[in-house]
Amino acid sequence: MPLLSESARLKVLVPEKLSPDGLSLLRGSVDVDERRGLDADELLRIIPQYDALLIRSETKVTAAVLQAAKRLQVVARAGVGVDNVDVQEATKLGIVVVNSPSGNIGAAAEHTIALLMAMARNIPEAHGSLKGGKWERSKFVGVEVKGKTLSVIGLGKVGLTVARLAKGLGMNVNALDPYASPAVAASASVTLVSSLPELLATADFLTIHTPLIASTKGMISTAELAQMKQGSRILNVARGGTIDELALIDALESGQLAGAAVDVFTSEPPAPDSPAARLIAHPKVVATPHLGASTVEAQENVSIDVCEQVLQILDGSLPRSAVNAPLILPEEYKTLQPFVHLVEKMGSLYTQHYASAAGGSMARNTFDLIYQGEVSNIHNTKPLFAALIKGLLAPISGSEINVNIVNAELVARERGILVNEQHSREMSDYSFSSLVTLIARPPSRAQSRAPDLAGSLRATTETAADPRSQRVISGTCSGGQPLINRLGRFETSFSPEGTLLICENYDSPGKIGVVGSILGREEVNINFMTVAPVSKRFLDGHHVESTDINKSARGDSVQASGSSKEALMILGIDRVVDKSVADALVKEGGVLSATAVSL
Ligand SMILES: NC(=O)C1=CN([C@@H]2O[C@H](COP(=O)(O)OP(=O)(O)OC[C@H]3O[C@@H](n4cnc5c(N)ncnc54)[C@H](O)[C@@H]3O)[C@@H](O)[C@H]2O)C=CC1
Ligand SMILES: O=C(O)C(=O)COP(=O)(O)O
Repeated sequence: MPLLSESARLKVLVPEKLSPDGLSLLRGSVDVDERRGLDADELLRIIPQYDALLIRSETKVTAAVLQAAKRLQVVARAGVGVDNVDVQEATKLGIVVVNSPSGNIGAAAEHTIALLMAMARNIPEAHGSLKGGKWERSKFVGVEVKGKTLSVIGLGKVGLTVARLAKGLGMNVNALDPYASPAVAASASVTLVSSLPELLATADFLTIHTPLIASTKGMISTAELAQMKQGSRILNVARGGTIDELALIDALESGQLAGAAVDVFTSEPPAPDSPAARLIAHPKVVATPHLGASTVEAQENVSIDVCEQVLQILDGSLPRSAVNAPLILPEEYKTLQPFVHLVEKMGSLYTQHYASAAGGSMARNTFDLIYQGEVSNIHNTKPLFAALIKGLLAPISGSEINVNIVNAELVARERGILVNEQHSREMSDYSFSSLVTLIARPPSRAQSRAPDLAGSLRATTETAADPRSQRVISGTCSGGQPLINRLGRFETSFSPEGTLLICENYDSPGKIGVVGSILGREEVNINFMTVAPVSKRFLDGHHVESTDINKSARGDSVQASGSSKEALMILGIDRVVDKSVADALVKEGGVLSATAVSL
């Protein structure tokens, strides 16, 4: 119901500097309070009066702020990163969070190039020396960038723009990004590499353009810096915390790195004596105070973008860039919601178990999404498609991922993800009333085949030639809750919730005990465990066979073909673990592979 026409004027709080171009759009219909320099306590005290909050990177929108807000409908971030907003709490409270995903891309990319050149030619130091009355020429001999290699981590919107600009400077550009589209990379003449060591070894300059999320926090530390060429240089215009600041200082001190250019820090503004403050003071560092988005043009763009969205939300319509927008309309909610939840979990499981674990393999960005049984009667599958894209991308994009029914197709296209949706009323003789199957295929075959169910079954049969390479996940909803019943060639039954360790192993006596004792040593509690055997019918390429599924649901063993005693051990654990725990299970526990996934 439109709210802007109601008699009481709605109130918008703006605690940071926002361009007036957007704010003037708001002033016609709502009261705008610009209150710069509010401290955390003042924000908590006054937030109950406001219907919308407009911020940039300085305001910390914590759970406490959101809970104190009595009538807040929207938090609008005039920029990209929403790591200063507790998006999960906002979602819980039904507060929409919007951002401006493209308004400042050009500004951030140009700032990166400005820092690259400033660092290569010692411009800040030379400028300071000359202004100080000196004429020092030999002290400030620089290096050229032409012909050098720029290595980019995160080939998203900013990373790709930086890459294109660097090509214009005559640089060779390599990039690492598990979800970059190979076609988009090729169109920008960027070479995609598949591992971080490969990227680091080739870099004369390394630049980071990822969000700050669990997988990117501290991704460049002592070990990674040691893999770079001696005398190489590094840039960070993304987020403080992706590079370990103390490790960076050490690498500059030892001469391993010749320089660093940094716009973003772990504490902003840097606390005195903090690692960020020490980094800024280092003579080999060119530093700017988070200026990546600070151009007149970018600030106009992002301000207009988010103010328009605030008006849309206050008027009861769907915003174009909601970070946490509802995926479904209320009338469709009951039927669709359990499957939306299931498909999002399947996408997230795919990325964490298959794509990320394989070092970010980009080989499979083409998916069949097959609806069988009752779920095949759903005609509006847009929410399911959007849920899949969101699930696939969220583990690598963090909470700022913006996928909803409005933009899912665009996001998928930008990332080069192809999805063939197929409906089949036939369930063979499965005992579930609905089944959703996700099959990832290498792009070449997908592109040459028509997207029909028969095609997808053929794909399963074809990949069955090498069952180890099958990337198939099937799931259903039982009592409204998602349940995964197939992972690759393994037949299973587990709820995709919480943190799971998925270990592939030879089913031999004592294995569970060894794994249990390694986890005990790491102070990880096991909440539940299930063993999933290889299913003969998956090896044979047959999709369904009711007797086997019944057996599996009862927990009986389904005998693997031939002599294979491989099985999947799925452990539900009580906390998020880092990669070292999965590595220890392989090295010390003798399991064939282990991945930790958070669902
Ligand atoms: N300094 C500043 O003022 C500004 C900073 N930014 C920051 O720049 C960053 C990038 O922004 P956009 O390009 O707009 O985001 P984006 O979402 O378009 O791109 C991020 C890319 O990082 C990739 N990625 C995620 N995890 C990865 C990993 N572990 N390894 C390799 N790649 C990974 C994703 O696949 C994606 O392609 C964000 O953190 C944003 O907040 C953006 C604008 C201004
Ligand atoms: O858009 C982003 O992610 C930025 O980092 C820009 O931050 P700012 O709006 O300049 O505080």
